[in-house]
Amino acid sequence: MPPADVDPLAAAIAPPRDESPHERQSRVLRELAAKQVSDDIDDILSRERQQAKRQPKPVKILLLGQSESGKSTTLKNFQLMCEPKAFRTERASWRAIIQLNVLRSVRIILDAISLASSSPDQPSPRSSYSSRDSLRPDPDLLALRIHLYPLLELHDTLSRRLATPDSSSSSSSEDAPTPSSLRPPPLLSIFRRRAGGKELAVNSNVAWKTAFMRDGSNRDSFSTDDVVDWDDAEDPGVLLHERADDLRKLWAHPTVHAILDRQGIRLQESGGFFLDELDVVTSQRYVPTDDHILRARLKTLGVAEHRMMLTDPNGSITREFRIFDVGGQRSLRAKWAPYFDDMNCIIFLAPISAFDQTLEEEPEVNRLADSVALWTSVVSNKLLQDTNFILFLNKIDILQAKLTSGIRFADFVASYGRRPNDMDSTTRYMRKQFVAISKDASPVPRGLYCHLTNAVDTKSTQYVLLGIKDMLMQSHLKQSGLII
Ligand SMILES: Nc1nc2c(ncn2[C@@H]2O[C@H](COP(=O)(O)OP(=O)(O)OP(=O)(O)O)[C@@H](O)[C@H]2O)c(=O)[nH]1
Ligand SMILES: [Mg+2]
Repeated sequence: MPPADVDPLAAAIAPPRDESPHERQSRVLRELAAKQVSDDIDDILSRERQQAKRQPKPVKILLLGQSESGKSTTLKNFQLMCEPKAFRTERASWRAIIQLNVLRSVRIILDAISLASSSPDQPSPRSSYSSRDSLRPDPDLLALRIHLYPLLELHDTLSRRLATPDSSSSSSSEDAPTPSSLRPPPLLSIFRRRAGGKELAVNSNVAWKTAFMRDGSNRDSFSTDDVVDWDDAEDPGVLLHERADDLRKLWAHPTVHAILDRQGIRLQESGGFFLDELDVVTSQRYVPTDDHILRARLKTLGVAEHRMMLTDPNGSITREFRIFDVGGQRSLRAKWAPYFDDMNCIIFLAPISAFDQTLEEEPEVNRLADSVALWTSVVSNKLLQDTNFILFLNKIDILQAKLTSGIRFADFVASYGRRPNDMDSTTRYMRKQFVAISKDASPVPRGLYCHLTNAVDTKSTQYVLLGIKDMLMQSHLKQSGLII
């Protein structure tokens, strides 16, 4: 034990007692050099702090809504509108996701066939097929199933290729992410294979995109030829092209549609549905169009922050926009709150076509009821009382298709009563409900912009987004005192 009056720290850093003059000189030189490095670092940090103070604050937009509401699709529209070149350099990566989407549809169909051949016919309540019809697969269909089995393996291989090495063991993809102010832009990408061949998810929209770029390719290249390795024998496109005929036969087979219908599976209304375009997506040198990229489905797990520089309507002032895209699944919603602070705008997406569907994560919860509950909790949040709210009643194209096919809105929303089962009346009803909740539940009175959207229709969505961008830019410039 040192005596009480001896400072242990001073003793630890004191020069050695038996130091020679030569040793002393080199120690002093070393200390001077270390101090110089430390002073330089302080200088850099101080200059960076000053610069950050001078730069205008970025405009921050948070995309909220349940899973599959269209948040990531809205972000893609922003990118396509504001950074079309950068968006298009990612075609090669989206090509892989679309192939994965096709393979997932095949898996769902083959699983449904297996179920139909093994279990007694159990019609779903929505099935239009009579329960007396037997839907056991015929020998042709069973042969097709065997032929297509290699595609299931390809599905797994492709998923693994997209995954980072720790994806199977780590739980980090579902850990709470840190707000952007405390961390660098996202780099980590983790895909997850859900139990039972369920959907894959990614926790960043950045790093996974490099997984399918050719080694050494020019990332800024506009041409997909530069980033896809067409000679790669393991490219998923090779097997997909080889089995294209079987895929077409499978999707054209009437028993397949009857089986899916009987089991209540409606692939056409799900995200990432490409089976009606098999000729294109299985072609030898398939390159996705913008439309395909918007329709590709990849579930978000964490929070992806996307930064872009945008100019005001006169083209004279540029501001940084930061758009935050979160995972909408129930288990991920607790992680939204750290992002509520300091947001300029929230775009809330409610997929109103989902009135007859339930949540994947909680099959007893109606999806429209979940959107309404989520909207209520977001608009009543005190942290968000000064934030601009924009509501997208999304997926109106699917709503239209459902109503036209005879699905009755009132069968799922009893309060709708005897109103007409058409677009105009149902959308007006839902808009009224959402606006009323905002009025009643907001801690302070606020304006609300509400749009009926189809996020996979680039033209109409970008028109709406352009208006939002200009509105936010104006109010930001006013706040900064740059315009009055
Ligand atoms: N037909 C149609 N499809 C849409 C629309 N909006 C989004 N989709 C599709 O629905 C799927 C789900 O959309 P996402 O944008 O991935 O949903 P998300 O809200 O990001 O979902 P999570 O990441 O799970 O929270 C995608 O395949 C989209 O292409 C729409 O208005 N109409
Ligand atoms: Mg998403």
